Amino acid sequence: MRTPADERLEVMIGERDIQERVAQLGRRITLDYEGKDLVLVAILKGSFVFVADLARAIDLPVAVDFMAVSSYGMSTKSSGVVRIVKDLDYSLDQKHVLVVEDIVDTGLTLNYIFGHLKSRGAMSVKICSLLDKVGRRQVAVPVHYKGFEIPDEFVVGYGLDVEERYRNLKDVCRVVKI
Ligand SMILES: O=P(O)(O)OC[C@H]1O[C@H](OP(=O)(O)OP(=O)(O)O)[C@H](O)[C@@H]1O
Ligand SMILES: Nc1nc2[nH]cnc2c(=O)[nH]1
Repeated sequence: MRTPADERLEVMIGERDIQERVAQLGRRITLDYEGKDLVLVAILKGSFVFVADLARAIDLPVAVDFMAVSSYGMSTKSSGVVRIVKDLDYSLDQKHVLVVEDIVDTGLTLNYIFGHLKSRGAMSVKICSLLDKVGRRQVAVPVHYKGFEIPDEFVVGYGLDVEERYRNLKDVCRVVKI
């Protein structure tokens, strides 16, 4: 992909590895949720690419719903207080929920979402994240289905952005300033 003159992209996880892992996750989730009413709850915006591929790798008639959250201001970002900017369209009553994220970093976002969704009548709530920066965790969250553990480096692509750019990359990449 064309980049600004002062930066280049370095592939951390290539498209083929991502697709292979997503297919494996899809097979596991298909086995685990057979006969259950499953809804994938994707957290916008970063998870839009992952959930599109994951949903098609699951051989069950899943529902897909979306939620968007934002931290309450920069100064309180580390407090883990999260505001729901876009709520789900459908009730979770009698549903099994799989939260789909692109990345878990400090864990603050998912910690809030996990607790919140558990209080909304779902039969079960589990988490699936493509990437996990384990070394950055501030609060423990159970990542039941995980694509890749990655080191503490800023990455873009496959849904992840820097200032809204690069979400459409097929690979997960580092941005290197030249
Ligand atoms: O574990 P945490 O430290 O809470 O970080 C993880 C969150 O950060 C990213 O979202 P971001 O705020 O970049 O929004 P976006 O998905 O809209 O790009 C990612 O999609 C997670 O939601
Ligand atoms: N785009 C992007 N968002 C993040 N949020 C937490 N870690 C990351 C990262 O490495 N890249």
